[in-house]
Amino acid sequence: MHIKLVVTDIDGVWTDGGMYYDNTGNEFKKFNVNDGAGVLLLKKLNIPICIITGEKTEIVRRRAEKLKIEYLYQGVQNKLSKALELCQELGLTPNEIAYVGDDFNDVKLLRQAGISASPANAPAYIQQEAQWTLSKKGGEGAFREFVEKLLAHFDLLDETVKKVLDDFS
Ligand SMILES: O=C(O)[C@@]1(O)C[C@@H](O)[C@@H](O)[C@@H]([C@H](O)COP(=O)(O)O)O1
Ligand SMILES: [Mg+2]
Repeated sequence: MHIKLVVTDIDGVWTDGGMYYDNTGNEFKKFNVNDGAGVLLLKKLNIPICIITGEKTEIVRRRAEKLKIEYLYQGVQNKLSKALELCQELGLTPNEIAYVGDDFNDVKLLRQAGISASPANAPAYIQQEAQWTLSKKGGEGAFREFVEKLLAHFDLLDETVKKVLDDFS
């Protein structure tokens, strides 16, 4: 397949968009273990993953570290510029990246990526900007669905799942 890098948004894709605040300055997000398996499928194919989020939290740093996500950019205002910078560093064209995002700050990148998707909970006017609309909402395993759909699109899903199953056998 021509996709060499998978780039993803966080809030509203890996989460349901919820940002839990307590009275003492703590903030919480809830992730879905299903998305971790999406990362596993891409690792099996040696396709690196890049997180680009407008937020900046220790929460996402820890999640990315746990899943050994190759590239993490937080507090990003212009996601397209950041993705293009990384493309240049890696010698890729935007057509070689797949992107999933859910809101206004994702639109420029959704338009430029070779393959793009938004989750089921994204507003209709954002979904219109992406090639695929996922059946899952953010926080419900939307990233894993995106990865599976991507691999299925290039007829790589069955063999990749089989390899991962073998690893666990
Ligand atoms: O409601 C928010 O907190 C907000 O809207 C504020 C924006 O300035 C921006 O930080 C946005 C954030 O980009 C969402 O995070 P992402 O979806 O992972 O990029 O969150
Ligand atoms: Mg988002």
